[in-house]
Amino acid sequence: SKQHGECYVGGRPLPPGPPWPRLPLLGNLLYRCPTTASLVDALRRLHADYGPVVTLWTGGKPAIFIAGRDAAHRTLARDGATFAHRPPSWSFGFNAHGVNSAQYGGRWSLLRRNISSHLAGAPLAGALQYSVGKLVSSLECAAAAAKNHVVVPSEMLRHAVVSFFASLCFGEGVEEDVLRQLRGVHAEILSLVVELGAFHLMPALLEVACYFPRCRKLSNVQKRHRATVMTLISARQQRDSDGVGSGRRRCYVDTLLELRLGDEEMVSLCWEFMNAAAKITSTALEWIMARLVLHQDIQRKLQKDIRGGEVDGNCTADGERRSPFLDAVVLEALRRHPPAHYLLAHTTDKDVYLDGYVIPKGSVVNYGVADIGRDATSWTNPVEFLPERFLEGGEGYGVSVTAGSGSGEESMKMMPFGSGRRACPGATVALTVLKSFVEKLVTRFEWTPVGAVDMEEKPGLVTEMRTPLRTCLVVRPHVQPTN
Ligand code: HEM
Repeated sequence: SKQHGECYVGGRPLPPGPPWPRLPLLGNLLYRCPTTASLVDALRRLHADYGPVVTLWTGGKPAIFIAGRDAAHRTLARDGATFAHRPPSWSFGFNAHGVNSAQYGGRWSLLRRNISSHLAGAPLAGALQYSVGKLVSSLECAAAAAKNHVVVPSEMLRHAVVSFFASLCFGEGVEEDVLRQLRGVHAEILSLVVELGAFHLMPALLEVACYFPRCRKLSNVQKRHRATVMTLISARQQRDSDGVGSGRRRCYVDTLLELRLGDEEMVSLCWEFMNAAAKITSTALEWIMARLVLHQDIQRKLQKDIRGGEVDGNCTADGERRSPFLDAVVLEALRRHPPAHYLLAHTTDKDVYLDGYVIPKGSVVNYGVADIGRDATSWTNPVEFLPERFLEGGEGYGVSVTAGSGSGEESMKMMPFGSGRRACPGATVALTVLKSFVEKLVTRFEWTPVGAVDMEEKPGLVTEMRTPLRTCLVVRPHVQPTN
């Protein structure tokens, strides 16, 4: 096999990589992959040439990409503590105090336990019903007003998901105009983020050079973000001191206030909560709906399965209806279209030996989430959309979405939420949200295609649909339209 033979640590070579010239301050990654989109293509070719673990260089640092289920399991799950570190971050102020950017240690552990227990205990049903209900009404209006009922629902889907997470974060009753303001500043901040920098794949010198001309804009929009979020936090604090809040549902901000964090920390954690949750979950939702538009047979089967559950009264202990096919559709969509094609950057606190190679301490380590979910050694016809594989007896039945340290590498067949200690703390809530939204959208409307459905991807920090979904929406005859 080809090998980039010059680099050894402790007598072992680094994982193989291309013999592209490695420039002193730049490395070799940027020169072939100046954008996230080109990185995805370059990595696909490199994995085909060099195998599931490859090395590129970002500045003087190795960036190691793992696209095999076995190597992913041995690092993230079996050697979890070693791989739970994050590279030190510049962050330019907007994400300085997040859980994701926290160094593996006491503060991370405290904040992570806080978000996890908030999400585990949050009563979701009321907020879900409200957001889904509003979404259904706006879709009904849009379809009624549109020629031939043709709508592009992405914006409405996004807004509903944001409004749901806003109520989890800031409490119920965030005004529509505040929500829009918040979405506006979020979008502005995201448009100023240098994506390769966010993946820690940009040499420090270049990252500074990229951010320098954006500095003023960024600091400006951050001030507006801070002002909006602080108003929401103060309102919550005020209600507490007025005693209005007793007995009400706790929101994420309440937990941050109880931890007595500083304003900067709270603003940063709210940014992370909204940002980690809303865009990625609504992107997943759009992929699912696109698949249901594309495969009318699957949509019909799903609708029947959900209605069957209603008729049989097939419920879980907490009264939720159970539709195994709905679970299967959501899992298959996350396997085939994971909204995060890579994890956030990991690093190690020591040299790690893997298959005769070394992953040196301090390297950037990342994982090909989409490659792992589409691996032909794990899945039959991996590019096909076949929810049935997740039903009892299928090859995906029982596969965990965040394979933990106790499970075998078999269960690493997909990792849309990452795996190990840094795995997404929002996975369970995200699955609940996706299922509730899809259930309501499919029982309320018939979703049919308008021309060809373009399933091409637009790679980025979150991989969205290149062309937003267009669909003809008709209210199903057996349900009463809302007013
Ligand atoms: C479909 C929806 C979602 C997907 C696909 C997703 C995926 C991910 C992925 C891939 C990571 C990186 C894991 C790693 O670096 O190893 C992550 C981290 C994280 N996610 Fe999610 N996520 C989703 C929803 C959510 C939600 C709803 C929340 C919170 C409300 C959330 C909060 C976080 C946080 C705080 C981290 C950082 C964890 C840490 O560094 O310890 N995510 N997520």
